[in-house]
Amino acid sequence: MSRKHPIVAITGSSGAGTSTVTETFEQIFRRESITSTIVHGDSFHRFDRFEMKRVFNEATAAGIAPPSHFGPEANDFTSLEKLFEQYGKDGTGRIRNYVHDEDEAFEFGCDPGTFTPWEDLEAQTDLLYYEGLHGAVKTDDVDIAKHVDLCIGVVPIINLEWIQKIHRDHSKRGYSTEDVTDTILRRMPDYVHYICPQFTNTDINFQRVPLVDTSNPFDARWIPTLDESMVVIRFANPRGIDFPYLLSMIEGSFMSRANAIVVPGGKMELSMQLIFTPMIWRLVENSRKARGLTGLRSPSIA
Ligand SMILES: Nc1ncnc2c1ncn2[C@@H]1O[C@H](COP(=O)(O)OP(=O)(O)OP(=O)(O)O)[C@@H](O)[C@H]1O
Ligand SMILES: O=C(CO)[C@H](O)[C@H](O)COP(=O)(O)O
Repeated sequence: MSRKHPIVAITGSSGAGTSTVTETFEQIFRRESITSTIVHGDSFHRFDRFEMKRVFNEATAAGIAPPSHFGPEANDFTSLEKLFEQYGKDGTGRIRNYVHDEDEAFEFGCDPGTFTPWEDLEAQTDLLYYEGLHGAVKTDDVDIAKHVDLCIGVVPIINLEWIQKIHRDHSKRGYSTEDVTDTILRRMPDYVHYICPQFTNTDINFQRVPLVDTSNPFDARWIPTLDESMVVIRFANPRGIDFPYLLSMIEGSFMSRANAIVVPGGKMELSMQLIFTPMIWRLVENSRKARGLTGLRSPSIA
C-alpha cells in the first residue's frame, strides 16, 4: 500500500470481464483528469505462446501435468510483486504487453503470441492500474495483494464466465469451442488454487448472475445480456459505504446482506461509476498531496 503511489487492481479469471470493466475506469480517469499507467496481467506470463507450447508438449510427453496460465509455473508472480513494490515506493517500474491477436499485433507491431519489449513506465502518474488474472494472489512465496490500495474482483458465476470466455476466444482469438473447453479443463486445478482464493483478498467483488438458463455453457449461442442478469456487489468492509445513497441512485437495487447490494445488470456501469469515483478521487487526492502537487477539483460524482 502506498499513499504517494497508489495501486488499483482489477482481478478476475480469463473471460470474466476485467478488460470490459477497464473501459469504465478509463472513463473515470478521463473525466477526473487522472493520469494512470495500465498494466495487463498477461504481460507477466513466463512464456510466449510458442515456448508455452514447447513446455506443454515436454510435460505431456514426460507424463506430468503441464503448467497453466492460471498458476505460478506459467506466470512470473515474483516480478509482478516487484513491480507493485517498486511503483509503491517511487512510482517507477517496467512493463510490456502480451499480444493475443491480429488487432493487437497491428497496435503493438509484434506477432500474435509474442511480448512487446520491456519499457519504463511513464514518469509520475497518479496511480498504477492492474487488470488481469493475479492482482490479489497470495502464496507461500509472494503477497501481491498486500501492495494494492483498492482491489476489485470481477467474478461472474462460473457458467457465465465460461460462456464469455468461449465466445471471446472463438470470435476474437480464433479458437474452436473444443480448444477452449480443453483449456478450461486443463486449468481447473490452478483455477481452484490460485484464481478463486483471491476473491477473499479483494475489497469489492462484482458477481454477475444470469437470470436465463445457462445450464450447458458449452452449447450457449450467445452471452446473456445485461438485461438478462443481476449483479451482486459485495464489500469486504462495508463501513463508510453510503448504502442509502446507492439504493436511492440505482433503480431496482436492494440489499441482500449487510455488506452486499444487488443491482440490475443494466445498472452495473452506473454502480461502478458511483462506487469507484469517490474512492479513486480520495486515493489520488492523498497521493497528490503527498507528492506536493495541487489536488483534484471536486469529484463529478461524490
Ligand atoms: N457485463 C458484461 N455483459 C456482457 N458481456 C460481457 C460483460 N463483461 C464481459 N463481457 C463479454 O465477455 C467477454 C470477455 O470479456 P473481457 O475480454 O472483458 O474478459 P477479460 O476478463 O478481460 O478476459 P482476459 O483476461 O482473458 O483477456 C467479451 O466478449 C465481453 O464482451
Ligand atoms: O486467457 C488468457 C489469460 O487471461 C490467455 O489464455 C493467455 O493470455 C494465453 O493466451 P493465448 O492462449 O492466446 O496465447
